[in-house]
Amino acid sequence: MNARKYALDILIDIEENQAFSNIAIHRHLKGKPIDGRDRRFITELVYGVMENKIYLDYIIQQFSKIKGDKISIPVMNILRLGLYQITYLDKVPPSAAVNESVNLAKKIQWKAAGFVNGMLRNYLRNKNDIKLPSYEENPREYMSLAYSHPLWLVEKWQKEFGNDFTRQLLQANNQTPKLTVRTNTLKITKEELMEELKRQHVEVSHGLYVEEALCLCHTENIEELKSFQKGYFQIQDESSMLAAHVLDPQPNDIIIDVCAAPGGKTTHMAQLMKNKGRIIARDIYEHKLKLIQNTARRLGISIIETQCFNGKEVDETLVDKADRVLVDAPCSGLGIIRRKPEIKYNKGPDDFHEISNLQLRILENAGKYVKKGGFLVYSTCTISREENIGVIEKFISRNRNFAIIDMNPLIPEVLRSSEKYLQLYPHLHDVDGFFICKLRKNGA
Ligand SMILES: C[S@@+](CC[C@H](N)C(=O)[O-])C[C@H]1O[C@@H](n2cnc3c(N)ncnc32)[C@H](O)[C@@H]1O
Repeated sequence: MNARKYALDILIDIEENQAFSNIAIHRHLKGKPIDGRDRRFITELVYGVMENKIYLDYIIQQFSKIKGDKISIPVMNILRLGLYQITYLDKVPPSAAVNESVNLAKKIQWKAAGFVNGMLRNYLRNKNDIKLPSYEENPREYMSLAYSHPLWLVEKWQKEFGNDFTRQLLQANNQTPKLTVRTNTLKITKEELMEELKRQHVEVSHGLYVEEALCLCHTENIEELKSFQKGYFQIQDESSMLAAHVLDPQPNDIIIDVCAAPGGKTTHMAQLMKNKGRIIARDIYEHKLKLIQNTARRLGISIIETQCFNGKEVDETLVDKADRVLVDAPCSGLGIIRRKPEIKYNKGPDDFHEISNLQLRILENAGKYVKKGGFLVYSTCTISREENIGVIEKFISRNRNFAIIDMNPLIPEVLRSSEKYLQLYPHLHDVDGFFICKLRKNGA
């Protein structure tokens, strides 16, 4: 099977089953005899189409004799793949993009081959005639089409952040994020890991914000590297690494991580605690607890106890027991669109009310576990106000025994501000969009 057919099957899977792109790519390619070049090409095609889908569909509308909603999902994705190659990939000659798309159509739906050929050739002849609304006159429509983000989302951000900020954010959301890893300082120093990675022909540089962070210029089969298997590092964005630093866990603490899977922050906390103390790592999904256990084993961590527990409930046995509690809440994920472009299509303007209610409920229950004088950190990988400081404000108004504390001493100087929280954005900080706020329970 050729690379484009794999990309097509993955795109159909994402659309028909609302699959996550990274998981769908992994599932379709796992164990297949595909070389590195083809794997890179397949990934580029899938992400490229997902990132630019609204723009590609706009072209299809303009050049197709058949209306978009009358075109089947497989044929629609063949057209998107062809258009993506013609529009964005210099390395693919346009004629090859058309011929390969027609071949795909012949495999999937023989009768559609003529239609695919006609539409793509029509576009090739007239592609300079594509008209977008003017940015000056109609910034929302322009940004929605040019950067392929749904109109409701552009409107939401435009209201919150203004035009220029929104435009830069949308641009950044269509770029490939860096691959960062966290040195497992329980097993190796950062300098030793850098040497080890270089010996494995991996280009490596220091992270931007966190001492133990490294950026790798090598994004494939990272988990097959010996240094990964030996537990010398964990893949993690630097924004997530900051959450554990802000919680500032100490050796011998009792920590509760109420939304812990797959365990990135739990294992980081264990590392900062020098693998001494106790971490109760909970998640609502039993199967996800295995991910935490496997990572802890690989990293040589023994202080994590996993438990399946719904954060919407209160566990009376843990009330006032924890030195520190982390709530890395389920969220809309609007900060990680670079990694999961389907998020921008799967969410809607009405989703925020329900999710922020869930976040508040989990946070309120988690607050009960904190000892007097102990700490509570709330974090999300989103940039929407109502899921972030909005949740904190409601929490404080209902839990007067908590107060936000200054986290500046715990974060690097470049990120310090007069805000009571840390909000990171991909276009400003070159990390995932991420929110962190730290609170202290009064008393003791
Ligand atoms: C943002 S992720 C956590 C990521 C994790 N802290 C890490 O660093 O790897 C949120 C997690 O919350 C879990 N979750 C969702 N609803 C929950 C609930 N009601 N109670 C507990 N966990 C929940 C999800 O299964 C998901 O694993």
